[in-house]
Amino acid sequence: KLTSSQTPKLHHRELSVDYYSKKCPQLENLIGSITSQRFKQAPISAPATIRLFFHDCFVEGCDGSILIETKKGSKRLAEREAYENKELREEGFESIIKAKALVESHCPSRVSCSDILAIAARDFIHLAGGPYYQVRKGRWDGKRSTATKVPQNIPGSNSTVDQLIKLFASKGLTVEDLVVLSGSHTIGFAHCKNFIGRLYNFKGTKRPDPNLDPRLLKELRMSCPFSGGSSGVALPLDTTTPFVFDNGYFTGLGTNMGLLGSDQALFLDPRTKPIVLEMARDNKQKFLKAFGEAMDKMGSIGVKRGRKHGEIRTDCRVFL
Ligand code: HEM
Ligand SMILES: [Ca+2]
Ligand SMILES: [Ca+2]
Repeated sequence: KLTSSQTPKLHHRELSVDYYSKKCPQLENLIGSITSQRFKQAPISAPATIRLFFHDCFVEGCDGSILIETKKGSKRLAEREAYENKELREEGFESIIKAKALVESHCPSRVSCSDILAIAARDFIHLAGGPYYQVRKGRWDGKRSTATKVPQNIPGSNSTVDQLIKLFASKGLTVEDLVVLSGSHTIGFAHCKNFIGRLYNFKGTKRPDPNLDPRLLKELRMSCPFSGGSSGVALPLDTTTPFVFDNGYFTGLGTNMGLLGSDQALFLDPRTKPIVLEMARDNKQKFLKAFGEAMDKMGSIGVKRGRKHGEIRTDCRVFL
């Protein structure tokens, strides 16, 4: 029988809250000084960074692979260059680059970009009015970033609930996690092309989506005309409070105010509707608590540890 010290290393993937307590004790304050400054100067950094973290974790795990820039002249495109990542805002990347620079000046080569991204995302959620949860750390940065790995791992605005459930399950996330994490759409914006089909030609019917509030439809059509010219326009995912991290997104789904087809679908499917209703109920504490827990779960997808699979980058945009 093995004693605990002889037990094979089964826990090499475990993350811990106090991972940097010796390596970089002031880490969260350093990152916090950047995130709070960025939130004041450019509040759009909040949704931008939260989405960045999601797109990192779903491709190759939470390993900072999304932050890598394609080498000049190289044909091997990095994840950032994939179609699904084209609308990730510059403000998210910039927040991480700024935080990394400050962290490097105090704790050189000791803190991974993936941990910085996880902490910054939490900070922005809290700054926007969402929950403050402890971030477990100890992720190493990955050594691969390949654009062709992205499409099958990042859902689209026309994904069905079935596809969403399967994708999230493949990452170890439940149907409840799917609904709760979609609550991130309580802040931020979407470009016309991601919902224009619902406005003019829903599933080839040449009619609008019947599950879209008529008044909202009228407004959306004004901002997103049928033909072109609207590529730069982005509209709130949560029509009520696009800058506040509350449960407005879920109450909106109940009144056909969801912007993306994939969002409204969560209210139409019997597997997800009860969870939406629960999150929409009177006080938002239920959602906020569930959200912190689901983010912790998402933040541990495919975590790498050690030199064989990982590295601690000094510049988040380039491999060591
Ligand atoms: C469930 C499947 C999901 C789908 C189909 C989806 C799809 C999308 C789409 C199409 C946009 C608009 C992008 C644009 O037009 O610029 C968007 C925005 C956003 N998504 Fe998701 N998403 C999903 C889940 C998530 C999750 C799990 C998170 C975070 C944990 C997240 C965070 C965000 C944020 C914060 C924005 C706003 C970004 C900004 O304003 O810059 N999404 N999402
Ligand atoms: Ca990744
Ligand atoms: Ca909101």
